[in-house]
Amino acid sequence: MKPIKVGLLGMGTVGSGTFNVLKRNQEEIQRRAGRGIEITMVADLDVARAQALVGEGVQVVGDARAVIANPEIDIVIELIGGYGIAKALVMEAIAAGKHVVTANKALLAVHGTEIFAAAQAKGVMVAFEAAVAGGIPIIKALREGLTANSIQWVAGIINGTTNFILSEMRDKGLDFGVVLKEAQRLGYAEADPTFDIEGVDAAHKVTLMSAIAFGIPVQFDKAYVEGITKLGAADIKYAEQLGYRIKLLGITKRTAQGIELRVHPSLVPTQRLIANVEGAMNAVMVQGDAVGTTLYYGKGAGSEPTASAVIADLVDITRLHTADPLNRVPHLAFQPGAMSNLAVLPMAEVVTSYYLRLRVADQAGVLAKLTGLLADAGISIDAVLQREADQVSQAGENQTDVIILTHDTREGTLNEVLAQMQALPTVMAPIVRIRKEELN
Ligand SMILES: NC(=O)C1=CN([C@@H]2O[C@H](COP(=O)(O)OP(=O)(O)OC[C@H]3O[C@@H](n4cnc5c(N)ncnc54)[C@H](O)[C@@H]3O)[C@@H](O)[C@H]2O)C=CC1
Ligand SMILES: N[C@@H](CC=O)C(=O)O
Ligand code: NA
Repeated sequence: MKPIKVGLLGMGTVGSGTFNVLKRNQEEIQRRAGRGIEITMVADLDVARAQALVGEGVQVVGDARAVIANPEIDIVIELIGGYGIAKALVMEAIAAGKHVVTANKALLAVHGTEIFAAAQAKGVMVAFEAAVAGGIPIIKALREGLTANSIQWVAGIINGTTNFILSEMRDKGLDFGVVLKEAQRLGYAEADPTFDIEGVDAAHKVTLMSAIAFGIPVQFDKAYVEGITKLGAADIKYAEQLGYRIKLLGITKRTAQGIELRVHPSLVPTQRLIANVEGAMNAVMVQGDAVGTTLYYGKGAGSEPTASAVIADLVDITRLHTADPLNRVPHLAFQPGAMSNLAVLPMAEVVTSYYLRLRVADQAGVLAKLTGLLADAGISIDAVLQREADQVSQAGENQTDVIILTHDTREGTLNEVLAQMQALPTVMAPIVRIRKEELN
Protein backbone atom coordinates (compact mmCIF):
# COMPACT_ATOMS: atom_id res chain seq x y z
CA MET A 1 0.00 0.00 0.00
CA LYS A 2 1.26 3.50 -0.83
CA PRO A 3 2.35 5.69 2.11
CA ILE A 4 -0.19 8.09 3.54
CA LYS A 5 0.81 11.64 2.59
CA VAL A 6 1.11 14.34 5.19
CA GLY A 7 1.47 18.10 4.87
CA LEU A 8 3.20 19.98 7.69
CA LEU A 9 2.41 23.61 8.43
CA GLY A 10 5.09 25.35 10.55
CA MET A 11 8.64 24.05 10.58
CA GLY A 12 9.62 25.47 13.97
CA THR A 13 10.57 23.70 17.21
CA VAL A 14 7.85 21.03 17.06
CA GLY A 15 7.65 20.90 13.26
CA SER A 16 11.34 20.12 12.86
CA GLY A 17 11.18 17.54 15.67
CA THR A 18 8.22 15.87 13.97
CA PHE A 19 10.01 15.71 10.63
CA ASN A 20 13.20 14.32 12.18
CA VAL A 21 11.57 11.67 14.40
CA LEU A 22 9.30 10.47 11.61
CA LYS A 23 12.29 10.13 9.31
CA ARG A 24 14.52 8.48 11.90
CA ASN A 25 11.92 5.91 13.01
CA GLN A 26 10.02 5.54 9.76
CA GLU A 27 10.52 1.81 9.39
CA GLU A 28 9.33 0.99 12.92
CA ILE A 29 6.44 3.46 12.68
CA GLN A 30 5.30 1.83 9.44
CA ARG A 31 5.34 -1.59 11.09
CA ARG A 32 3.02 -0.23 13.76
CA ALA A 33 0.74 1.81 11.52
CA GLY A 34 0.37 -0.78 8.80
CA ARG A 35 1.32 1.78 6.18
CA GLY A 36 4.14 4.23 5.55
CA ILE A 37 3.62 7.82 6.74
CA GLU A 38 5.46 10.47 4.72
CA ILE A 39 5.67 14.22 5.07
CA THR A 40 5.69 15.19 1.42
CA MET A 41 4.99 18.91 1.67
CA VAL A 42 5.94 21.57 4.20
CA ALA A 43 4.88 25.19 4.58
CA ASP A 44 6.79 27.82 6.50
CA LEU A 45 7.20 31.55 6.13
CA ASP A 46 10.96 31.01 6.06
CA VAL A 47 11.12 28.71 3.04
CA ALA A 48 14.92 28.61 2.82
CA ARG A 49 15.35 27.59 6.48
CA ALA A 50 12.63 24.95 6.22
CA GLN A 51 14.09 23.59 2.98
CA ALA A 52 17.49 23.29 4.64
CA LEU A 53 15.88 21.33 7.48
CA VAL A 54 13.98 18.84 5.30
CA GLY A 55 16.43 18.45 2.42
CA GLU A 56 15.73 18.55 -1.29
CA GLY A 57 13.33 15.59 -1.50
CA VAL A 58 10.44 17.45 0.17
CA GLN A 59 8.50 20.29 -1.38
CA VAL A 60 8.58 23.44 0.75
CA VAL A 61 6.24 26.37 0.14
CA GLY A 62 5.64 29.73 1.82
CA ASP A 63 1.88 29.56 1.45
CA ALA A 64 0.26 27.02 3.78
CA ARG A 65 -2.90 27.04 1.65
CA ALA A 66 -0.97 25.34 -1.13
CA VAL A 67 -0.54 22.34 1.17
CA ILE A 68 -4.24 22.19 1.97
CA ALA A 69 -5.09 22.51 -1.70
CA ASN A 70 -2.88 19.56 -2.63
CA PRO A 71 -5.28 16.65 -3.31
CA GLU A 72 -2.57 14.09 -2.52
CA ILE A 73 -2.32 15.20 1.12
CA ASP A 74 -4.50 13.15 3.49
CA ILE A 75 -3.43 14.62 6.83
CA VAL A 76 -2.47 18.20 7.69
CA ILE A 77 -0.32 18.88 10.75
CA GLU A 78 -0.77 22.39 12.12
CA LEU A 79 2.30 23.51 14.09
CA ILE A 80 2.17 27.26 13.56
CA GLY A 81 0.41 28.14 16.79
CA GLY A 82 -1.94 30.93 17.87
CA TYR A 83 -5.57 31.65 17.03
CA GLY A 84 -5.12 33.67 13.85
CA ILE A 85 -3.91 32.05 10.66
CA ALA A 86 -3.77 28.68 12.42
CA LYS A 87 -7.53 28.69 12.96
CA ALA A 88 -8.26 29.61 9.36
CA LEU A 89 -5.92 26.88 8.10
CA VAL A 90 -7.37 24.20 10.38
CA MET A 91 -10.92 25.07 9.30
CA GLU A 92 -9.88 25.06 5.64
CA ALA A 93 -8.13 21.71 6.00
CA ILE A 94 -11.26 20.22 7.56
CA ALA A 95 -13.43 21.72 4.83
CA ALA A 96 -11.10 20.10 2.28
CA GLY A 97 -11.71 16.72 3.95
CA LYS A 98 -8.25 16.39 5.51
CA HIS A 99 -7.62 14.94 8.94
CA VAL A 100 -5.85 17.40 11.21
CA VAL A 101 -3.19 16.87 13.84
CA THR A 102 -2.30 19.87 15.98
CA ALA A 103 -0.30 20.77 19.09
CA ASN A 104 -2.18 24.05 19.37
CA LYS A 105 -3.88 24.00 22.77
CA ALA A 106 -4.65 27.72 22.60
CA LEU A 107 -6.64 27.23 19.44
CA LEU A 108 -8.57 24.19 20.67
CA ALA A 109 -9.27 25.52 24.17
CA VAL A 110 -10.80 28.68 22.73
CA HIS A 111 -12.29 27.53 19.41
CA GLY A 112 -12.56 23.79 20.00
CA THR A 113 -16.35 23.64 19.90
CA GLU A 114 -16.46 25.14 16.41
CA ILE A 115 -13.50 23.10 15.15
CA PHE A 116 -14.71 19.75 16.48
CA ALA A 117 -18.23 20.38 15.12
CA ALA A 118 -16.81 21.13 11.67
CA ALA A 119 -14.66 17.98 11.78
CA GLN A 120 -17.63 15.89 12.93
CA ALA A 121 -19.76 17.19 10.07
CA LYS A 122 -17.02 16.46 7.56
CA GLY A 123 -16.14 13.03 8.99
CA VAL A 124 -12.49 13.83 9.67
CA MET A 125 -10.42 13.61 12.82
CA VAL A 126 -8.80 16.42 14.76
CA ALA A 127 -6.15 14.83 16.96
CA PHE A 128 -4.27 16.79 19.61
CA GLU A 129 -2.23 14.57 21.92
CA ALA A 130 0.69 17.01 21.69
CA ALA A 131 -1.48 19.89 22.91
CA VAL A 132 -1.62 18.64 26.51
CA ALA A 133 1.51 17.73 28.45
CA GLY A 134 3.53 17.29 25.23
CA GLY A 135 4.94 13.79 24.98
CA ILE A 136 2.91 12.32 27.86
CA PRO A 137 0.03 10.30 26.35
CA ILE A 138 -2.51 11.87 28.71
CA ILE A 139 -5.22 12.44 26.12
CA LYS A 140 -5.11 8.78 25.17
CA ALA A 141 -5.10 7.75 28.84
CA LEU A 142 -8.14 9.89 29.65
CA ARG A 143 -10.01 9.07 26.47
CA GLU A 144 -9.23 5.35 26.23
CA GLY A 145 -7.29 3.84 29.13
CA LEU A 146 -9.56 5.28 31.83
CA THR A 147 -12.79 5.00 29.90
CA ALA A 148 -14.42 2.72 32.53
CA ASN A 149 -14.14 5.36 35.24
CA SER A 150 -16.20 8.18 36.51
CA ILE A 151 -13.29 10.63 36.69
CA GLN A 152 -13.32 12.61 39.92
CA TRP A 153 -10.46 15.01 39.37
CA VAL A 154 -7.41 15.75 37.25
CA ALA A 155 -4.53 17.81 38.61
CA GLY A 156 -1.24 18.43 36.89
CA ILE A 157 1.95 20.31 36.35
CA ILE A 158 1.24 21.03 32.71
CA ASN A 159 3.47 23.96 31.91
CA GLY A 160 7.16 23.13 31.59
CA THR A 161 8.31 26.74 31.46
CA THR A 162 6.84 27.71 34.84
CA ASN A 163 7.90 24.47 36.50
CA PHE A 164 11.42 25.09 35.18
CA ILE A 165 11.34 28.64 36.53
CA LEU A 166 10.10 27.56 39.97
CA SER A 167 12.68 24.75 40.21
CA GLU A 168 15.62 26.92 39.15
CA MET A 169 14.59 29.78 41.46
CA ARG A 170 14.35 27.41 44.40
CA ASP A 171 17.47 25.31 43.74
CA LYS A 172 19.85 27.87 42.27
CA GLY A 173 18.43 31.11 43.61
CA LEU A 174 18.31 32.38 40.00
CA ASP A 175 16.24 35.38 38.96
CA PHE A 176 12.85 34.88 37.34
CA GLY A 177 13.89 36.74 34.17
CA VAL A 178 17.13 34.79 33.71
CA VAL A 179 15.35 31.43 33.94
CA LEU A 180 12.56 32.53 31.62
CA LYS A 181 15.16 33.46 28.98
CA GLU A 182 16.72 30.01 29.35
CA ALA A 183 13.30 28.34 28.92
CA GLN A 184 12.82 30.38 25.75
CA ARG A 185 16.25 29.37 24.48
CA LEU A 186 15.42 25.69 25.09
CA GLY A 187 12.19 26.00 23.06
CA TYR A 188 9.83 25.37 25.99
CA ALA A 189 8.15 28.76 26.12
CA GLU A 190 5.23 29.88 24.00
CA ALA A 191 5.74 32.50 21.27
CA ASP A 192 4.20 34.88 23.82
CA PRO A 193 5.74 33.77 27.14
CA THR A 194 3.14 35.67 29.17
CA PHE A 195 0.89 32.71 28.27
CA ASP A 196 3.26 30.50 30.27
CA ILE A 197 3.98 32.70 33.27
CA GLU A 198 0.43 34.00 33.69
CA GLY A 199 -1.02 30.47 33.70
CA VAL A 200 -2.88 30.85 30.39
CA ASP A 201 -1.09 27.95 28.68
CA ALA A 202 -1.83 25.65 31.63
CA ALA A 203 -5.45 26.82 31.54
CA HIS A 204 -5.70 25.94 27.84
CA LYS A 205 -4.47 22.44 28.65
CA VAL A 206 -6.62 21.82 31.72
CA THR A 207 -9.63 23.07 29.75
CA LEU A 208 -9.04 20.32 27.19
CA MET A 209 -8.54 17.68 29.88
CA SER A 210 -11.69 18.83 31.67
CA ALA A 211 -13.73 18.39 28.49
CA ILE A 212 -12.39 14.88 27.96
CA ALA A 213 -12.64 13.85 31.61
CA PHE A 214 -16.21 15.03 32.16
CA GLY A 215 -17.74 15.06 28.68
CA ILE A 216 -18.36 18.81 28.65
CA PRO A 217 -17.63 21.34 25.87
CA VAL A 218 -14.28 23.16 26.00
CA GLN A 219 -14.85 26.30 28.09
CA PHE A 220 -11.61 28.21 28.48
CA ASP A 221 -13.54 31.40 29.24
CA LYS A 222 -14.84 29.81 32.49
CA ALA A 223 -11.39 28.88 33.80
CA TYR A 224 -9.89 30.68 36.79
CA VAL A 225 -6.33 31.62 35.80
CA GLU A 226 -3.54 32.79 38.08
CA GLY A 227 0.14 32.52 37.11
CA ILE A 228 3.44 32.68 38.96
CA THR A 229 4.40 36.31 38.40
CA LYS A 230 3.20 37.49 41.81
CA LEU A 231 4.94 34.65 43.62
CA GLY A 232 7.75 35.85 45.87
CA ALA A 233 11.02 33.97 46.37
CA ALA A 234 10.25 34.23 50.11
CA ASP A 235 7.04 32.19 49.67
CA ILE A 236 8.95 29.42 47.93
CA LYS A 237 11.38 29.38 50.88
CA TYR A 238 8.72 29.51 53.64
CA ALA A 239 6.66 26.79 51.95
CA GLU A 240 9.78 24.61 51.84
CA GLN A 241 10.36 25.16 55.57
CA LEU A 242 6.80 24.03 56.25
CA GLY A 243 7.24 20.84 54.21
CA TYR A 244 5.65 22.00 50.93
CA ARG A 245 6.68 22.84 47.38
CA ILE A 246 4.92 25.48 45.34
CA LYS A 247 3.77 24.18 41.96
CA LEU A 248 1.63 25.78 39.28
CA LEU A 249 -1.22 23.28 39.05
CA GLY A 250 -4.03 22.94 36.55
CA ILE A 251 -6.96 21.38 38.38
CA THR A 252 -10.36 20.22 37.23
CA LYS A 253 -12.72 18.48 39.61
CA ARG A 254 -16.24 17.05 39.60
CA THR A 255 -18.32 18.30 42.53
CA ALA A 256 -22.01 17.98 43.41
CA GLN A 257 -22.47 21.58 42.27
CA GLY A 258 -20.52 21.44 39.01
CA ILE A 259 -17.01 21.34 37.59
CA GLU A 260 -14.06 23.19 39.05
CA LEU A 261 -11.66 24.49 36.41
CA ARG A 262 -8.67 26.42 37.74
CA VAL A 263 -4.96 27.18 37.40
CA HIS A 264 -2.97 28.73 40.23
CA PRO A 265 0.17 28.20 42.31
CA SER A 266 -0.50 25.58 44.98
CA LEU A 267 1.38 24.26 48.01
CA VAL A 268 1.88 20.51 47.63
CA PRO A 269 3.33 18.34 50.44
CA THR A 270 7.00 17.66 49.62
CA GLN A 271 6.57 13.90 50.03
CA ARG A 272 4.05 13.68 47.16
CA LEU A 273 5.56 12.35 43.92
CA ILE A 274 4.19 15.31 42.01
CA ALA A 275 5.98 17.77 44.34
CA ASN A 276 9.26 16.25 43.10
CA VAL A 277 8.58 16.84 39.42
CA GLU A 278 11.34 19.27 38.54
CA GLY A 279 12.57 21.39 35.67
CA ALA A 280 10.56 21.33 32.47
CA MET A 281 9.00 17.97 33.33
CA ASN A 282 5.23 17.60 33.49
CA ALA A 283 3.06 15.26 35.55
CA VAL A 284 -0.68 14.70 35.58
CA MET A 285 -2.63 12.94 38.31
CA VAL A 286 -6.04 11.49 37.48
CA GLN A 287 -8.43 10.16 40.07
CA GLY A 288 -11.03 7.71 38.78
CA ASP A 289 -13.70 6.02 40.92
CA ALA A 290 -12.62 2.53 39.87
CA VAL A 291 -8.89 2.85 39.27
CA GLY A 292 -8.08 5.25 42.12
CA THR A 293 -5.24 7.72 41.62
CA THR A 294 -2.97 7.37 38.62
CA LEU A 295 0.05 9.47 37.68
CA TYR A 296 1.54 10.26 34.28
CA TYR A 297 5.00 11.83 34.07
CA GLY A 298 7.29 12.96 31.29
CA LYS A 299 8.48 15.78 29.07
CA GLY A 300 5.70 18.25 28.44
CA ALA A 301 7.62 20.48 26.07
CA GLY A 302 10.52 20.52 23.64
CA SER A 303 11.05 19.52 20.05
CA GLU A 304 11.15 15.71 20.00
CA PRO A 305 9.02 14.97 23.10
CA THR A 306 6.19 16.98 21.53
CA ALA A 307 6.88 15.39 18.14
CA SER A 308 6.42 12.00 19.78
CA ALA A 309 2.78 12.89 20.50
CA VAL A 310 2.19 14.43 17.06
CA ILE A 311 3.37 11.22 15.40
CA ALA A 312 1.28 9.04 17.71
CA ASP A 313 -1.75 10.90 16.38
CA LEU A 314 -0.56 10.35 12.80
CA VAL A 315 -0.35 6.62 13.50
CA ASP A 316 -3.83 6.58 15.07
CA ILE A 317 -5.34 8.25 12.03
CA THR A 318 -3.44 6.03 9.63
CA ARG A 319 -4.58 2.89 11.45
CA LEU A 320 -8.21 3.94 11.74
CA HIS A 321 -8.63 5.01 8.17
CA THR A 322 -6.50 2.67 6.17
CA ALA A 323 -5.67 -0.51 8.06
CA ASP A 324 -7.55 -3.78 7.88
CA PRO A 325 -10.31 -3.31 10.52
CA LEU A 326 -8.99 -6.35 12.41
CA ASN A 327 -5.58 -4.76 12.74
CA ARG A 328 -6.61 -1.22 13.69
CA VAL A 329 -5.36 -1.85 17.17
CA PRO A 330 -2.83 -4.65 16.59
CA HIS A 331 -2.72 -7.04 19.54
CA LEU A 332 0.98 -6.48 20.05
CA ALA A 333 1.12 -2.88 18.75
CA PHE A 334 2.93 -3.92 15.56
CA GLN A 335 0.94 -5.20 12.60
CA PRO A 336 0.86 -9.04 12.64
CA GLY A 337 2.87 -9.28 9.42
CA ALA A 338 5.49 -6.86 10.70
CA MET A 339 6.70 -8.53 13.87
CA SER A 340 10.44 -8.60 14.49
CA ASN A 341 12.54 -11.69 15.17
CA LEU A 342 14.90 -9.88 17.55
CA ALA A 343 16.20 -12.45 20.06
CA VAL A 344 15.52 -12.20 23.80
CA LEU A 345 18.97 -12.29 25.41
CA PRO A 346 20.01 -14.99 27.87
CA MET A 347 20.66 -13.49 31.29
CA ALA A 348 24.43 -14.04 30.88
CA GLU A 349 24.42 -11.50 28.02
CA VAL A 350 22.61 -8.80 29.99
CA VAL A 351 24.75 -5.75 30.78
CA THR A 352 24.11 -3.95 34.03
CA SER A 353 25.92 -2.84 37.16
CA TYR A 354 25.96 -4.55 40.57
CA TYR A 355 25.94 -4.17 44.33
CA LEU A 356 27.99 -6.95 45.95
CA ARG A 357 28.16 -7.69 49.68
CA LEU A 358 30.90 -10.06 50.83
CA ARG A 359 31.43 -11.33 54.38
CA VAL A 360 35.23 -11.66 54.53
CA ALA A 361 37.96 -12.45 57.00
CA ASP A 362 39.15 -9.20 58.53
CA GLN A 363 42.76 -9.51 57.31
CA ALA A 364 45.19 -7.41 55.33
CA GLY A 365 45.15 -8.01 51.58
CA VAL A 366 41.57 -9.37 51.33
CA LEU A 367 40.15 -6.28 49.68
CA ALA A 368 43.07 -6.08 47.23
CA LYS A 369 42.45 -9.69 46.22
CA LEU A 370 38.74 -9.01 45.55
CA THR A 371 39.32 -5.84 43.55
CA GLY A 372 42.14 -7.60 41.68
CA LEU A 373 39.76 -10.33 40.49
CA LEU A 374 37.32 -7.70 39.23
CA ALA A 375 40.12 -5.78 37.48
CA ASP A 376 41.43 -8.96 35.81
CA ALA A 377 37.97 -9.52 34.33
CA GLY A 378 37.81 -5.92 33.10
CA ILE A 379 35.06 -4.95 35.55
CA SER A 380 35.55 -1.46 36.87
CA ILE A 381 34.57 -0.45 40.38
CA ASP A 382 32.27 2.46 41.12
CA ALA A 383 32.56 2.45 44.94
CA VAL A 384 33.82 0.33 47.84
CA LEU A 385 32.52 0.42 51.41
CA GLN A 386 33.90 -1.39 54.43
CA ARG A 387 31.93 -1.84 57.60
CA GLU A 388 32.76 0.58 60.36
CA ALA A 389 34.85 -0.79 63.23
CA ASP A 390 31.90 -0.62 65.66
CA GLN A 391 29.84 -2.86 63.39
CA VAL A 392 32.47 -5.56 63.17
CA SER A 393 31.68 -7.26 66.45
CA GLN A 394 28.12 -7.98 65.25
CA ALA A 395 29.53 -9.88 62.28
CA GLY A 396 32.07 -11.77 64.38
CA GLU A 397 35.48 -10.78 65.82
CA ASN A 398 37.41 -11.75 62.71
CA GLN A 399 34.97 -10.95 59.98
CA THR A 400 33.78 -7.84 58.23
CA ASP A 401 31.50 -6.88 55.34
CA VAL A 402 32.83 -5.38 52.11
CA ILE A 403 30.34 -3.72 49.78
CA ILE A 404 31.36 -3.13 46.18
CA LEU A 405 29.44 -1.21 43.51
CA THR A 406 30.55 -2.06 39.98
CA HIS A 407 30.14 -0.23 36.71
CA ASP A 408 28.31 -1.93 33.84
CA THR A 409 29.46 -5.42 32.89
CA ARG A 410 28.13 -8.57 31.24
CA GLU A 411 26.32 -10.79 33.74
CA GLY A 412 28.20 -13.84 32.45
CA THR A 413 31.55 -12.14 33.17
CA LEU A 414 30.46 -11.16 36.66
CA ASN A 415 29.23 -14.71 37.36
CA GLU A 416 32.71 -16.05 36.61
CA VAL A 417 34.31 -13.54 38.99
CA LEU A 418 31.72 -14.27 41.69
CA ALA A 419 32.56 -17.98 41.47
CA GLN A 420 36.27 -17.17 41.93
CA MET A 421 35.53 -14.86 44.86
CA GLN A 422 33.22 -17.36 46.51
CA ALA A 423 35.98 -20.01 46.34
CA LEU A 424 38.44 -17.82 48.29
CA PRO A 425 39.03 -19.09 51.84
CA THR A 426 38.73 -15.48 53.07
CA VAL A 427 35.13 -15.19 51.80
CA MET A 428 33.12 -16.53 54.71
CA ALA A 429 29.48 -16.53 53.47
CA PRO A 430 27.44 -16.64 50.27
CA ILE A 431 28.03 -13.43 48.34
CA VAL A 432 24.99 -11.17 48.07
CA ARG A 433 24.54 -9.75 44.57
CA ILE A 434 21.85 -7.17 43.72
CA ARG A 435 21.62 -5.72 40.24
CA LYS A 436 21.68 -1.93 40.01
CA GLU A 437 19.66 0.12 37.50
CA GLU A 438 20.24 3.87 37.16
CA LEU A 439 16.98 4.33 35.20
CA ASN A 440 17.95 7.78 33.98
N1 LIG B 1 7.57 24.16 21.75
C1 LIG B 1 6.99 23.27 22.54
O1 LIG B 1 7.64 22.65 23.39
C2 LIG B 1 5.55 22.97 22.38
C3 LIG B 1 4.74 23.67 21.50
N2 LIG B 1 3.42 23.35 21.37
C4 LIG B 1 2.61 24.03 20.40
O2 LIG B 1 3.08 23.70 19.09
C5 LIG B 1 2.84 24.76 18.19
C6 LIG B 1 4.15 25.14 17.53
O3 LIG B 1 5.04 25.58 18.52
P1 LIG B 1 6.61 25.76 18.23
O4 LIG B 1 7.07 24.74 17.29
O5 LIG B 1 7.26 25.89 19.55
O6 LIG B 1 6.59 27.19 17.51
P2 LIG B 1 7.73 27.85 16.63
O7 LIG B 1 7.54 29.33 16.74
O8 LIG B 1 9.04 27.26 16.93
O9 LIG B 1 7.32 27.39 15.15
C7 LIG B 1 6.27 27.94 14.41
C8 LIG B 1 6.67 27.91 12.94
O10 LIG B 1 5.55 28.31 12.17
C9 LIG B 1 6.02 29.14 11.11
N3 LIG B 1 4.91 29.98 10.66
C10 LIG B 1 4.40 31.07 11.23
N4 LIG B 1 3.38 31.54 10.50
C11 LIG B 1 3.24 30.73 9.45
C12 LIG B 1 2.37 30.69 8.33
N5 LIG B 1 1.41 31.61 8.14
N6 LIG B 1 2.52 29.70 7.43
C13 LIG B 1 3.49 28.78 7.58
N7 LIG B 1 4.35 28.76 8.62
C14 LIG B 1 4.22 29.72 9.54
C15 LIG B 1 7.17 29.91 11.71
O11 LIG B 1 8.04 30.40 10.72
C16 LIG B 1 7.82 28.85 12.61
O12 LIG B 1 8.82 28.16 11.91
C17 LIG B 1 2.20 25.87 19.03
O13 LIG B 1 0.81 25.77 18.93
C18 LIG B 1 2.65 25.54 20.45
O14 LIG B 1 1.76 26.03 21.43
C19 LIG B 1 2.85 22.34 22.09
C20 LIG B 1 3.59 21.61 22.98
C21 LIG B 1 4.99 21.90 23.22
N1 LIG C 1 5.05 26.51 26.64
C1 LIG C 1 4.65 25.19 26.97
C2 LIG C 1 5.05 24.25 25.86
C3 LIG C 1 4.27 23.04 25.86
O1 LIG C 1 3.07 22.98 25.78
C4 LIG C 1 5.31 24.73 28.27
O2 LIG C 1 6.20 25.44 28.75
O3 LIG C 1 4.89 23.71 28.81
NA1 NA D 1 0.23 14.65 25.45
